[in-house]
Amino acid sequence: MGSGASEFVVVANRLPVDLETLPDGSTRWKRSPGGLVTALEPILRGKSGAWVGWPGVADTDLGPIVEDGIELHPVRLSAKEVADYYEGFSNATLWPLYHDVIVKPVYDRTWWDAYVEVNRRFAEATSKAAAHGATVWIQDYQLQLVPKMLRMLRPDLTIGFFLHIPFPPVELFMQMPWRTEIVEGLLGADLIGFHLPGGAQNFLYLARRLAGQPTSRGNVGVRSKLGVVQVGFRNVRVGAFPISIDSGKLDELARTKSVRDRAKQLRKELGNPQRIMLGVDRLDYTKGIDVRLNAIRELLEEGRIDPAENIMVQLATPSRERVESYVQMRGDIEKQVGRINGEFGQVGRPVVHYLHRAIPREELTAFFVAADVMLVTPLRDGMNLVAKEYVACRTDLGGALVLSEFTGAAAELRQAYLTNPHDLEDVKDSMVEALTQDREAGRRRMRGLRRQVLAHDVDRWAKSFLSALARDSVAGAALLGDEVQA
Ligand SMILES: O=P(O)(O)OC[C@H]1O[C@H](O[C@H]2O[C@H](CO)[C@@H](O)[C@H](O)[C@H]2O)[C@H](O)[C@@H](O)[C@@H]1O
Ligand SMILES: Cc1cn([C@@H]2O[C@H](COP(=O)(O)OP(=O)(O)O)[C@@H](O)[C@H]2O)c(=O)[nH]c1=O
Repeated sequence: MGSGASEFVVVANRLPVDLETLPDGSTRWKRSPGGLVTALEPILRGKSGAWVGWPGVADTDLGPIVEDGIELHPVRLSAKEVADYYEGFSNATLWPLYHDVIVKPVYDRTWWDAYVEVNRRFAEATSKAAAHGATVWIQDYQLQLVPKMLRMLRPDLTIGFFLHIPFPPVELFMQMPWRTEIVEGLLGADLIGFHLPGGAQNFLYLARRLAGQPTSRGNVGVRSKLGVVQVGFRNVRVGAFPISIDSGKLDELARTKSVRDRAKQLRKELGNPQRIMLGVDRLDYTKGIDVRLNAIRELLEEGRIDPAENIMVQLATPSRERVESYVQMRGDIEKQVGRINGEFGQVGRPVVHYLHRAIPREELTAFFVAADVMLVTPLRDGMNLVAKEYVACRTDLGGALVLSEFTGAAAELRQAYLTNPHDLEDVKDSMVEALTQDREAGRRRMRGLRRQVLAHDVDRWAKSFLSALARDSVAGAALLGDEVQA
């Protein structure tokens, strides 16, 4: 297989933009949903590299194109592959399994076959895009077989892999019928990154147990003390690199007059309530949107919050709309919203304002600036960039963050109102605490949160991963002083 021209290649299921067909039949590119794109787009633009990914629609043949300064290499998926590889194996098998089986994973052999086939196509497309000796950074659970496949095609490449979702506990991962293939697929990389040390440690255990490879035994640190798996003559390193956002840029945007004016206007449009609570999520069952709605309904029923003074805005981007569990969840959430408004709203004054569409960046920033309490209540979430974005936007030190302990972000944002989303009383108490916080105490919390988010931005995330990847694997392991044991 011949090599391409790019010295740095990002490989992800989706391109940073989706191809959209308009009613008149013309097409345009629009930003893809989710935090992976939010995080990686600024990094790649700064490095003038290439991005290999799916353009978001089936059966589309496109050659390489340059969009907004990034060279895009679209990978074609047929409608059947979208159903079997993306909606099926990626989002009805791996996604629920890796998110603590909140819904039951489906194990289907034809989906697995499609996953293998599509991973092979991504490996081939990457091989064509990457220059000799290039660095390739593969992203996420949809592409766990690509590291091994790509190494076989192109042993000259330096290969990194980053998992954006939680890596599950061993007992859950062992359910997976193709567990050994997945672990061996990942071991094709030189460096495997997770958000948290726990994920890295789960992986090390599985590399010993399933792939039979000797590994280091010491604890993995955050951006330090990498673990090592010995695969023949290669050392595969394993580490924790918590992802972040372009916090400086968001801080700047939140300070602009247009955003501040829009925040004031939003408040007015919402009827100038005393307190605005905000939820911002892809419409996903992992995000605990139902949890916060249940909490609000019970607080209203118990008279602990006044519907005339406290309102909630829930912004929900459509997501994976043909996967059965998502269809069902959307119905449940919309029923909950209707029930709360039916029981506690007034004509022209709903308690919950619900938008089911993607909100553009600047408008979203105005919502963050306007919101008194940000509700982030996932049952499980790899990181949750929204929590960090809210903090970056609170340049006035105002606002309060209610944050689930089951997000990756909770490991860093310790001054948030941390809550257990499985304990409804705890969620309700945290919400009331946040709604009624003393102004000075709130400012102290927000100052601490902002210090963390502004110092640990997405640039630092990418640099820490890529500089660990650049270190020679044998020398790197020795430098880190981590012993390799069978
Ligand atoms: O591509 P989709 O199926 O529409 O899904 C969107 C993305 O969702 C997931 O995002 C994760 O990555 C974030 C950044 O690391 C992280 O903060 C969040 O906790 C994760 O859920 C998914 O992992 C991506 O692959 C999708 O593109
Ligand atoms: C609802 C909504 C969100 N965004 C942006 O999307 C990402 C979401 O990232 P996060 O890590 O929190 O979670 P997932 O990756 O989706 O699992 C964040 O950057 C939001 O600002 C958006 O741009 N527009 C929206 O309507």
